[in-house]
Amino acid sequence: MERVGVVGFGLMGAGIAEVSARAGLDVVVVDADQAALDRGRSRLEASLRRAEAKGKLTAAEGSADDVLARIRPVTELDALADRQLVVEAIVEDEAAKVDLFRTLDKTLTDDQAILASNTSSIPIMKLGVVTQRPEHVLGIHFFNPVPVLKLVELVPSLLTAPETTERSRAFVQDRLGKQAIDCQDRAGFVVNALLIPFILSAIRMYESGFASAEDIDQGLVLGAAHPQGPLALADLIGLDTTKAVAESLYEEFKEPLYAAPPLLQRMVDAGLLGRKSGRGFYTY
Ligand SMILES: CC(=O)CC(=O)SCCNC(=O)CCNC(=O)[C@H](O)C(C)(C)COP(=O)(O)OP(=O)(O)OC[C@H]1O[C@@H](n2cnc3c(N)ncnc32)[C@H](O)[C@@H]1OP(=O)(O)O
Ligand SMILES: NC(=O)C1=CN([C@@H]2O[C@H](COP(=O)(O)OP(=O)(O)OC[C@H]3O[C@@H](n4cnc5c(N)ncnc54)[C@H](O)[C@@H]3O)[C@@H](O)[C@H]2O)C=CC1
Repeated sequence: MERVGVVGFGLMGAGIAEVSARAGLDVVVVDADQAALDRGRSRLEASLRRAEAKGKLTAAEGSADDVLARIRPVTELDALADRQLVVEAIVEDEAAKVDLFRTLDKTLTDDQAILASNTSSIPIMKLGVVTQRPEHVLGIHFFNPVPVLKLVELVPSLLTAPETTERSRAFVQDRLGKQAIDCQDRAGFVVNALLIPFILSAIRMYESGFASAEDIDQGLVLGAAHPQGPLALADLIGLDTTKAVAESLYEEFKEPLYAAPPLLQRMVDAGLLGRKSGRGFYTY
């Protein structure tokens, strides 16, 4: 695996492009327009400059400029034609992902190329079946912030070839230095099926006036050794993404614990999306 592609240059796409380029891979990143590419590039560059200033870039990775030189941001999906692996990281919207998978399937010229989704919650089968290569489609789910968190969930669908999963495992573990866990193809996989109801419970607690956002978060940081509290974490993930993940989980399992609380819905309607919009449960 030497030539990879990433579609979506948002929070996650920038992180996936960064760790791939730091591993020496040739990376093409696609987003819908130039403004999104510029935002993605600024985020990625800030992360790399910070790593460089802290002396965290290894000799093999090279300087921040060396890493940036391995990344080509473009707006045209055609630039992905020669990729051996493409990781889709666009918005958590099933219809948008289905459309994109249909197109990517026709764009990739290598019929062995792997088409992966970084989806947080959408069943992989829904994406595999719209392609002519469901055996080469799977979930490769990274965690935010990608340069920091070690985990990747590997999610084969019922139609994914075992060889696709093993090539993907080699990519994330041997090339990127991540640790993979294996998940069945059901909404939310392992981590989000557990984490999202926890975050939703914290939002309900706050919504009911039971405690302040600060006290809820401090409770979990100081009392349960979480690196940050659930409301700060929702702001980090993005409230739009948190809501979309809750909706996929609810659609799959119909359990009230996955239902997005009204406050979360209103905040998303209001454009209060967390860190990425400057305001969520906190102001940034
Ligand atoms: C929704 C999904 O589908 C799945 C998901 O991803 S769910 C979300 C999962 N993520 C989490 O649970 C994150 C939990 N939070 C954390 O791990 C930490 O609070 C945090 C890493 C975000 C910030 O940590 P912190 O100690 O408060 O801040 P800070 O000191 O700035 O950062 C710690 C380290 O991470 C690095 N870091 C923080 N944010 C970073 C970013 N966006 N990019 C790159 N590096 C980053 C810092 O450079 C720092 O590195 P050093 O220790 O080498 O100096
Ligand atoms: N935010 C998080 O903590 C995590 C998110 N994820 C998943 O990763 C994916 C991306 O999430 P984020 O990066 O947070 O979202 P984001 O909102 O930061 O970025 C999404 C990007 O996709 C672009 N985009 C949208 N439609 C597109 C299309 N059709 N073609 C090309 N680009 C398009 C947007 O312009 C934007 O730059 C989602 O599926 C999400 O569920 C996975 C792990 C963690």
